[in-house]
Amino acid sequence: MNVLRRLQDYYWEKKAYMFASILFLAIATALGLVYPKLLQVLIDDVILPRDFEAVPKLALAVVGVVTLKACMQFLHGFFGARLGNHLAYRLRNACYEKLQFLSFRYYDTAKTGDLMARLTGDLEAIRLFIGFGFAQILNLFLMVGFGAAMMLSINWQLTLFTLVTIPVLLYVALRFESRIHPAFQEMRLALSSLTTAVQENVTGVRTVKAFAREPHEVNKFSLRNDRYRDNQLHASGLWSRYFPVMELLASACAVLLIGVGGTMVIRGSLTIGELVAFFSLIWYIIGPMWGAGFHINNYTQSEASGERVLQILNQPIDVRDKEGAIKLDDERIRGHVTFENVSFAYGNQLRAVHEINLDAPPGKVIGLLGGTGTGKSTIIQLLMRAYDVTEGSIKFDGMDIRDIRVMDLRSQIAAVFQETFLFSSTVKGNIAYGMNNVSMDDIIRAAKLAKAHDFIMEMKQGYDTIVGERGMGLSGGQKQRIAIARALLKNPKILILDDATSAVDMETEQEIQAGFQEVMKGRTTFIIAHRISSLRHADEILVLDEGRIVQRGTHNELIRKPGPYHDVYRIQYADHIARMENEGSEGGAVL
Ligand SMILES: Nc1ncnc2c1ncn2[C@@H]1O[C@H](COP(=O)(O)OP(=O)(O)OP(=O)(O)O)[C@@H](O)[C@H]1O
Repeated sequence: MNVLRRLQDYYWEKKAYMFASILFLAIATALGLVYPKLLQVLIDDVILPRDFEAVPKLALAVVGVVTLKACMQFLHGFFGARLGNHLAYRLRNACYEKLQFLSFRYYDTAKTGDLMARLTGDLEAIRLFIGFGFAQILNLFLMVGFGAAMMLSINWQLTLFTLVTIPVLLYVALRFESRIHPAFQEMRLALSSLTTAVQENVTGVRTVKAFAREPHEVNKFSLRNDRYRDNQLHASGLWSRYFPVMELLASACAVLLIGVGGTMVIRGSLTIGELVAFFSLIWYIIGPMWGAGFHINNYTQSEASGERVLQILNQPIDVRDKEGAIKLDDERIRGHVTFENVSFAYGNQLRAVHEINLDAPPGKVIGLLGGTGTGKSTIIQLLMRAYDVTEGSIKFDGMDIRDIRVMDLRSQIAAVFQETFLFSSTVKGNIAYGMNNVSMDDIIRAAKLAKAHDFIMEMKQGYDTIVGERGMGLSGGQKQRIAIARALLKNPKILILDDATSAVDMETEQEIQAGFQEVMKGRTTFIIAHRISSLRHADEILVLDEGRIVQRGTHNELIRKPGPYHDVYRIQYADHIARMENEGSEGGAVL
């Protein structure tokens, strides 16, 4: 019960529910013992002596016991459900909250399907076990204990005889558990791989269709479906063998009991009523043995589920506030960013960036250019404290960003990435994502600056149009413009555009950039782009290669020097340069 003890914090405040649920179940179990006693009285004191006057009293007693037992069972269910739901509710919240604060490093390797399974299937297994399974296991002991005590009060020899059968039944139950447990685990894995196939198929439906790979997807799914079906058949095969075997064994016990007990009745050492009472009592022993396999299986499953949920809850957060972290004062911050000899490596890999130095005072626009994988996004991620630098330091208004509260730092930054994420909500809701008290005028102003207003107004329901999951139904450029409007509405001190205008045409890009200049006056902007046209107005352009800054300067300075920037410029502006050269003018200076 180790994991369940470690989960104690999440249900212990409602321990009263747990005790109430166990208590009422125990009372219901104890009341069940009254039936055999009533049967004994009915046979020995009513039917055999033919004293039928006692029948109404006995009938009333039966009705009373049945009603009381039903009430106790209801109360057991009521409190068990409350306890289980309280635990599941708290764990769900705790896990979700934890997932919000886990660092980027965790999400580098996390699997969506697996996380979903932990928050649903595993939590459900824990809920059922804490709510009911735990009380049921205790009840097994109570049933055997109460039953044996009651049997002893009737006849001790026959009781010993009955108890001898317990090891046989227990052996079969445990053997069953040892086989059904891996079968269940296998089934869970098969189900998880099945749901992953569905999830990936829906997410990547465009790629599937573009490559006409529907048959491949159908085949992949049906292979996984076959595996799931086979697992289910195997598990149900085990179940269907288990019950008949247990019933056969239990019946053999009953037959032996009738033989031995019947002989005792004939010899006069046992009354018929006592034998009948005894006979119905043996289910108090056999029943728990039948259920033992099932409950042990339930228990081991909930232990495994608890472990998986605890893995999330105990996951260390590597980027977190240090003790006494600085709280930023919105009024006083300016947004001056400096990188001092910053180097960083993801995990144990080679360094992604080496000795980066840059100074971005408020109002400055820094452009980052370089081939793929040269470390541009990494620089931005480090500034947002998605990861902490390995060497050197990044300063924000002179303070090391590791000394500032993470939330405060990030609330000063607005980033737009190449891959835009839109929530399945209205356009308005997506622009004002997570912000309260935002006026419609502000939303429209941001959308206009991002050159999104016109196409939004062309949609039937304008700003109230619901965009599909991940922004389905909008073009790449439209999604990017909504994301830019979202960033501008945040009114950040630092704006980051990580290839954020790659999907819009050059003309729109220029209009959007003009909008930035208006909004970002006195604030700092970082622009990552592959197109020189996106960067040429930057105050300083840093050219990266293999994680190092290999060139820096303004556009006009860089096009005059031989080097990677010039090379890119020649490729992107080949026509223009040729025209200029024909006209005898100096190519780059004009741009
Ligand atoms: N989360 C990560 N885990 C491990 N390595 C990473 C991770 N992200 C990036 N890298 C590696 O770090 C290096 C720099 O990547 P980065 O994303 O910064 O490049 P980039 O210049 O932004 O490229 P692109 O223009 O293609 O977006 C690459 O070698 C990349 O493989």
